Amino acid sequence: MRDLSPLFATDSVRRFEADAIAVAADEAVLMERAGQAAWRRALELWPSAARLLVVCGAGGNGGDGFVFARLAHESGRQVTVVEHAPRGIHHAAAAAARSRFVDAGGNVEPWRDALPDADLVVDALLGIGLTAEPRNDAAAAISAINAHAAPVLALDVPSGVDARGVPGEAVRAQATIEFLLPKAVLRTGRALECAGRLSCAALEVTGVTPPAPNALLADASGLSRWLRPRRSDTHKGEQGRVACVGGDTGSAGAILLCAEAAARTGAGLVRVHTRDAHHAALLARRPELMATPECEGVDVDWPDAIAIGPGLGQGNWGFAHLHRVLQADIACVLDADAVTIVARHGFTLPTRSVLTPHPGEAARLLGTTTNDVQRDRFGSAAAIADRYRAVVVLKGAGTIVAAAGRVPLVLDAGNPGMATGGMGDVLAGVIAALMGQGMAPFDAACAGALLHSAAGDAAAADGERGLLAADLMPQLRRLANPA
Ligand SMILES: NC(=O)C1=CN([C@@H]2O[C@H](COP(=O)(O)OP(=O)(O)OC[C@H]3O[C@@H](n4cnc5c(N)ncnc54)[C@H](O)[C@@H]3O)[C@@H](O)[C@H]2O)[C@@H](O)CC1
Ligand SMILES: Nc1ncnc2c1ncn2[C@@H]1O[C@H](COP(=O)(O)OP(=O)(O)O)[C@@H](O)[C@H]1O
Ligand SMILES: [K+]
Repeated sequence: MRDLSPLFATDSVRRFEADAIAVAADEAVLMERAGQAAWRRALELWPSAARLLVVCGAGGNGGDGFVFARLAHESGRQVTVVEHAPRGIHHAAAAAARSRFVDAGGNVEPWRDALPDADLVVDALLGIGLTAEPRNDAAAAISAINAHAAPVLALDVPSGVDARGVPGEAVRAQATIEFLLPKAVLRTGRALECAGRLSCAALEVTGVTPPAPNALLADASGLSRWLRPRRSDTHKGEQGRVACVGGDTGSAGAILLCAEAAARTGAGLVRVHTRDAHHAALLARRPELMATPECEGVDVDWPDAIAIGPGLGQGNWGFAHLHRVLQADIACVLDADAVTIVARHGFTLPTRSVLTPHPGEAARLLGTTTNDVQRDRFGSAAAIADRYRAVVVLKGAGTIVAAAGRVPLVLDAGNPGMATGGMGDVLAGVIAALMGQGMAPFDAACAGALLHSAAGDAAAADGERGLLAADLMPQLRRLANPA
């Protein structure tokens, strides 16, 4: 894979499709190619599936399913189409594809609350035409697909995913074959889980200019675009003085993880501002760190970048530290409790700020619910960036990095093993270290989020369950120095 690959919003795919139909091929030809590509994919992934069940809806997606069904039938497989079209098929090319299947001797049964046995289910119920939560009858068909014992191949999108995400019931597929262009919405949040293994068939469209990307997908191979070897004559003063602020009573570990991650990501000097009672434990684990006595407060003239928030708490101690930091014009990463305090008090942020909310914190920043955030992760990240004039890292599966005027980045890295306490604290330290080394906030957020997730993937080689935030440290060091 290229280090950053373009992704598209559903609207852009629609426009591209219209251009392709106008210039290169008619709708029926594209539908035929889509069905063919899906059939090839099924053969690749499930070559021995003999009994195929294709669930077709009333639109273009159902049409792709009918083409698939005809090809499977012609190959000698046992094929059943269950048609879910309460008001009949209203799409001309799909109706033609249905007729060709029936003319070839294919079997179409109407949807009746249950699905027959099969070795593979093909989900051709709803494609990018969905604009709201699937209606009751469609939701029932989706539930039946999910209850089926066979693996599911989804055509274009898992049914139930719309342009923003997953509004309600959605198919959970083992694999999805997209058509024309890869879609951003399938790379994040619940849609990512629903899509399974993704592949994209370009449908041989030539002579049509693709639209500008709406997002860029990054995997670990992208790290070298941001992380270059150090100059041989450098010294520690050039590699960033990073202050890590947090760790109120009972939360010492959070700021230790943050500070250690900053050091492992190459910060020249790391100073910790935490409760005095934590200093001994901190220095016993990492003698390279410095700890400032509480009575001195945060010296905002010292650091090149600050990470504030891990274990900060939301009491007077944390509030006072945050208030002081926000007075200074300094590059800062605001995480955890700092995010919540900012949301509660509506503080204006310094010009070089990175907010790293998880979906719950993002909901606080927007005054909405976690469900609303997850329902539209790209929209939510953009809205936070806009409202707080900051770079935003919206965490969770398919982490998104967004900033006003920038094409958002979405990560193809990270794993469910990272859903454990302390992982976010590490991320805050990583991003602050990169800002300390001179990266602009958006670049530091992109590179830092990618480095963190890639380190999580490397550390999860020994298993996702039981992965600890501290397990990322050696991986951070290795991956921060790409060949
Ligand atoms: N137009 C083209 O050139 C191509 C289209 N293709 C396929 O066509 C699909 C798009 O086709 P359509 O625009 O017809 O849309 P879809 O097939 O995605 O969906 C439209 C159908 O969904 C139903 N629907 C919409 N909202 C609903 C809701 N909330 N609850 C229940 N049912 C709902 C509509 O009544 C309609 O029957 C793509 O995803 C792709 O699979 C491919 O064949 C590639 C080429
Ligand atoms: N299922 C997942 N897939 C990928 N990354 C995940 C997943 N769950 C959590 N993560 C990552 O782990 C980190 C967790 O951060 P956060 O929720 O702030 O944890 P904490 O506050 O405990 O440190 C984030 O970077 C997030 O993107
Ligand atoms: K589908």
